[in-house]
Amino acid sequence: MKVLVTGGAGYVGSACLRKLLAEGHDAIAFDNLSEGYEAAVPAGKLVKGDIADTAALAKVMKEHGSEAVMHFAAATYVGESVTNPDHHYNNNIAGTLSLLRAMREAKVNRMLFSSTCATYGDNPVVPMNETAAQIPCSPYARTKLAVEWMIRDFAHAYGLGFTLLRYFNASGADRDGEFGEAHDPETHLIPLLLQVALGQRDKLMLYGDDYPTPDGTCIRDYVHTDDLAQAHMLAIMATTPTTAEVFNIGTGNGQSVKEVHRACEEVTGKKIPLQVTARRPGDAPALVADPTKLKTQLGWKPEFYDIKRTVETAWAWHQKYPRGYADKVKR
Ligand SMILES: NC(=O)c1ccc[n+]([C@@H]2O[C@H](COP(=O)([O-])OP(=O)(O)OC[C@H]3O[C@@H](n4cnc5c(N)ncnc54)[C@H](O)[C@@H]3O)[C@@H](O)[C@H]2O)c1
Ligand SMILES: O=c1ccn([C@@H]2O[C@H](COP(=O)(O)OP(=O)(O)O[C@H]3O[C@H](CO)[C@@H](O)[C@H](O)[C@H]3O)[C@@H](O)[C@H]2O)c(=O)[nH]1
Repeated sequence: MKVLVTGGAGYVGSACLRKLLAEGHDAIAFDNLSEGYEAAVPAGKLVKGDIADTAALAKVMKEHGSEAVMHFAAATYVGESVTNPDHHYNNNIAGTLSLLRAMREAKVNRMLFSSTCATYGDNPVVPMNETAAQIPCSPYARTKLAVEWMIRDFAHAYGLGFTLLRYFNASGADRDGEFGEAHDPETHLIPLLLQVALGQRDKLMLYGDDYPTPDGTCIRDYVHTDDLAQAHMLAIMATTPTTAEVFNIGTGNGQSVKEVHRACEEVTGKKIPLQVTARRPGDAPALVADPTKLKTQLGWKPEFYDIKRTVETAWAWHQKYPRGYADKVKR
């Protein structure tokens, strides 16, 4: 299949792009490199551009003959969305509107969208399945929920097959330790803990230990990027021009911040100092997937259930490339 991958130079998008190519699909990334890395994309497969540029997107899709879009490009930091909602509403909502217009122009009528468990937000019932109430508690999550509705409305009015994929927390690195998580500035829990283990930071600031969870710290469901990529392959093949679907992608196992910290200490064999500080505005207390639908309907078989195995893959990447893609480019 010919697939355009917006945000295909980013953490999850590049993992899916590489998987598409490995499985013989004709995929290209469309990315403005605001967060992603050229070195994460196989040679010749990156088109540099901004999703706000409807004409450029339509041109690329026509020239490529794209049959489907995987839409990853977005502003993704929960904490940043509280202090800079303008960027999130503009990039995520206006950006997706531009993409949907370009898809109509280029007559591309199949789409996967990277939504998030953060749309369940303050829903206190875990694990959550796809019918759980969506109660987003950050501007980021509200933009993702708004885009879910925008896609549904466009599909209804203009014809579009779509699958909304609500990922839980993407984590880990590929098996060879060649591609992993690298954001600048880094805000994600596992890479930050591993940067402390590497001696690049003094300690981890733990955002709040007074949540209504067993140890007081936030609970998340950390799903490996290989398993996310496998889910995308299954979803893209199942998405026809009339599909209207939604799936959670998560392991079903929740880990508290303290449990992830312990796993990182065990895997690295290093002491990782913590300092408890105030809650980070926008953080939901607990987000854990019920992934039954993805398993039964699409046959998804995740390989990573144990947080330590996932952290081991991330640790291999961080040790090999301590400064992420900056080190990779040098080699
Ligand atoms: N990482 C997670 O845990 C997680 C969980 C749930 C959902 N998601 C969603 O998955 C998607 C990918 O997340 P990620 O962690 O890989 O983030 P990322 O920042 O690594 O990747 C996003 C990519 O989009 C690109 N981009 C951003 N704005 C763009 C624009 N206007 N035009 C073109 N390219 C643009 C960036 O350069 C980057 O390469 C996002 O939509 C995110 O909201 C991620
Ligand atoms: O320095 C830090 C960083 C994080 N955390 C905590 O660790 C947990 C995970 O945080 P993080 O790794 O930043 O992920 P999320 O905020 O959960 O957001 C990620 O996961 C979401 C799904 O939950 C996606 O939608 C987002 O795009 C993605 O950035 C949260 O409880 C944070 O409060 C800390 O205590 N200290």
